[in-house]
Amino acid sequence: MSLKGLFNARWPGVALFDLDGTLVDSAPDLAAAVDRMLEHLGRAPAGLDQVRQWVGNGAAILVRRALAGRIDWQPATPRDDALFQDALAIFYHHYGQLNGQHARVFPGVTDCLAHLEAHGCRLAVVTNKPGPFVAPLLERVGLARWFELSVAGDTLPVKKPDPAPLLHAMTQLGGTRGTTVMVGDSAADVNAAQAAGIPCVAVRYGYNFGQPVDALGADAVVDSLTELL
Ligand SMILES: O=C(O)COP(=O)(O)O
Ligand SMILES: [Mg+2]
Repeated sequence: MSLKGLFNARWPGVALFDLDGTLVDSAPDLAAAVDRMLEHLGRAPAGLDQVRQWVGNGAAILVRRALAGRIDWQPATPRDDALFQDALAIFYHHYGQLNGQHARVFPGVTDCLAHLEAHGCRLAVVTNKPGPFVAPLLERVGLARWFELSVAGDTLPVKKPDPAPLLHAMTQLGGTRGTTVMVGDSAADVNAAQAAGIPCVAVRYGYNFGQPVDALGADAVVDSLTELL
């Protein structure tokens, strides 16, 4: 489907935005928090390039990946699980302090949000980031004013790629499958949108890892959200 096909007469509608890697470059703060956690546990830091590839499935999986030093972590033994619980608490502590410090809104985001709002589109964030970090980040980077609703990684019992968070946000904002679009950066976003039965735009500049963004199956792929205008 072309971008024109997505953004046609069905608007104004509802637009659902992924947060990390789509609206905000939050990886520097996430990486700093991961590295402080690893340091606390007496381990070598992972660094920004590595951590950027581990973001997208929520904080718990980020910590699992950091402990394993790889993206495809294996199910834990009980001993690993005790370490994981400690590590997660340490990560939460540090990320609570660092969240938003070096995070930046990606180019084109604000223009896109302003344009959609001006056309009567209702906007929500649908993220796998844990709830306590979402509002502070949106406030700190100046994006809070655009969004009527945030659905976080722990708002519902399931997170993306489950379609439920998208459908929840869509329903809350009075959208339908024919008038709602998801905008994200990773397989979790595209797969959730497909399972929800709503079209998805993917951005190339985010944190997707593994297959190329163009191969995820999104309805449109863009280099900047200004391409949606
Ligand atoms: O917390 C994460 O892993 C990513 O969050 P996102 O869904 O906003 O990309
Ligand atoms: Mg993302």
